Amino acid sequence: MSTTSVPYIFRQAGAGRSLPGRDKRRIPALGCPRPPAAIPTRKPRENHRLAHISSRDSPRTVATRLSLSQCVASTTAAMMDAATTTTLLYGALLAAAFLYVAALRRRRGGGEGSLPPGPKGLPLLGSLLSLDPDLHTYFAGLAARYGPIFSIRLGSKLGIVITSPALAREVLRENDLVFSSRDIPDAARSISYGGGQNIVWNPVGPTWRLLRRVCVREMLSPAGLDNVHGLRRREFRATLAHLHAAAAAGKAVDVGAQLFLTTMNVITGTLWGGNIGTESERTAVGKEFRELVAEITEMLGAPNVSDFFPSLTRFDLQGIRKKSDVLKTRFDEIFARIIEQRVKTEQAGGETSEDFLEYMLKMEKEGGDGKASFTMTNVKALLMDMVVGGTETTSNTVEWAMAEMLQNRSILRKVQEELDAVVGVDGVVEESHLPQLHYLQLVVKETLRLHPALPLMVPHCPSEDTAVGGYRVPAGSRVFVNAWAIMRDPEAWEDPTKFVPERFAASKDSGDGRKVDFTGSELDYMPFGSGRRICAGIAMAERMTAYSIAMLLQAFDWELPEGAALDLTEKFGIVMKKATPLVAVPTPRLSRPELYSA
Ligand code: HEM
Repeated sequence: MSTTSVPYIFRQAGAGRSLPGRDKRRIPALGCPRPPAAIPTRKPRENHRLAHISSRDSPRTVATRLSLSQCVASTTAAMMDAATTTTLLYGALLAAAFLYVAALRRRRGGGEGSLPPGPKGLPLLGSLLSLDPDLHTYFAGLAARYGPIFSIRLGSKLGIVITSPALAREVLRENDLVFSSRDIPDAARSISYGGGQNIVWNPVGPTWRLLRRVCVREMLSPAGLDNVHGLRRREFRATLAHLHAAAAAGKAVDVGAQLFLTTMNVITGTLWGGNIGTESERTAVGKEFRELVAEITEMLGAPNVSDFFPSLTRFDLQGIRKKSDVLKTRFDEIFARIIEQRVKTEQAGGETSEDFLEYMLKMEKEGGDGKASFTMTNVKALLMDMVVGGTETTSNTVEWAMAEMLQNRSILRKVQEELDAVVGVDGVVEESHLPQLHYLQLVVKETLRLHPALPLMVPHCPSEDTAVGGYRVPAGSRVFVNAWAIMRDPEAWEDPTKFVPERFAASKDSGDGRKVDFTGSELDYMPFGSGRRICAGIAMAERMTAYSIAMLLQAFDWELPEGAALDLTEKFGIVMKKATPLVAVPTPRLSRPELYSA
């Protein structure tokens, strides 16, 4: 992914520019200014006197409306005596002036219900030119300057950035429904079959509910995952054999790339079983998907003029839409081929597997659930969601965990000691061992705290003007919750930048013994988000990451190649990566070579 990427695109908001003013009250821990304690925020539609002037009215519209009211006032006045007329006229003029100024202040972000503070930026371009490609750290820096809620204009889009658990709660929990929409980048619109067909980019509504329910219940729930436990076992054993061969040859392994392939094979296997031809064909599809997913996330991260200036979308000045259409078509062809093969097998009376594709095809025949339709485009869009949403997220998390443990050897040894105690070295770790691997679970939690796969989550978009932290967040703005910064907030976390799995231990021997889960109920720990748009694949992610790390560490010792240095630099993207891939050399540690056979 390009380091110059600006991953999220800002929605054109009806509001005007933010005030340059800064609140100097700082949150000691983050060094961030606090928002004003309680600036009374008035929503336009709640204000009867201003009810006919919306914050989105242009000054010209306001003026037109005001001259109309003046006209009414003067007509009425003509029927009265001169004194009353003069008084009324002055009154009307005063009211008109008040309303006009109020409307302008709303648009410019002044006074009550003002926009959050933020960098002023240049006319037209806003802060586009000063944008840092590492958006999560750039936003954290701006939060330290402007406060835990700030606004930033990029082109004609308005972004609102949230950097505190309390304000994240207001957005994701208290105003969950209002903030549950998405603003779709142009590239995502192409890749998601128009935006209204899949889970990630669909607004909350009957279709989104149906799609999410279908995926979570049939594929991503613990029960759905149990059904395909054998498939994961097979894929993990294949990876084990592959790593063993690399170890025998003394070769270094690209940990992230290998785990991407494993995850991809598990996900595609769960989606459409092993029914797409030979093992080598399946591996080829996995390889092709890896390239496609990488290109798609790059595309989603590319700064796109069409997103900053939606009126220019049709010109596709950088050709990003064209490229994403090509990628979408390549995916679509693969999906179409797999579906066609399945339908043919079915028609020929052949045996079909009970996998997710089969379930979706049945659903497609039925046409939906009565509230929303379910079409072949939905089938493909869901396949895309699972493939793109579930692969890099999971494999990058495993790569970060391994990198952190290679940096902190005592933690790595502790995980191996636990594995030795629970599994030993005379057998291979199974998924069924995971509930007993308590320390390993802490490692997963700590990895997701320090390296959340989606540092700014998938941005949310309010459907109406809403007050957050005493400020007005306009409908249609693009709201980023900086989960990365929140999970490093020194007010919530001791030594926040240190990798300390013990901080989550039930006993308080070391760390602070914080019990957190992945449900997003505590807003200072939300690697999967919170509220109704929380990740749909948590159960799968949890199993896959823990199982992967367990396999890598039970079966092998790991060393960096001779002379190599560990680099933990992050590379921001819609999915955060390590700037340099983790390459390490495995050495077998199981008691017998046969244990590594697939
Ligand atoms: C370690 C791995 C993963 C992490 C850290 C992660 C994190 C996230 C986050 C932060 C969001 C956005 C939440 C929001 O916008 O409020 C999300 C959304 C989503 N994730 Fe994951 N995810 C992971 C793995 C997976 C997997 C394995 C799947 C499925 C196979 C998946 C499917 C989805 C879907 C479909 C959404 C969109 C939900 C919606 O918009 O309603 N994710 N994920």
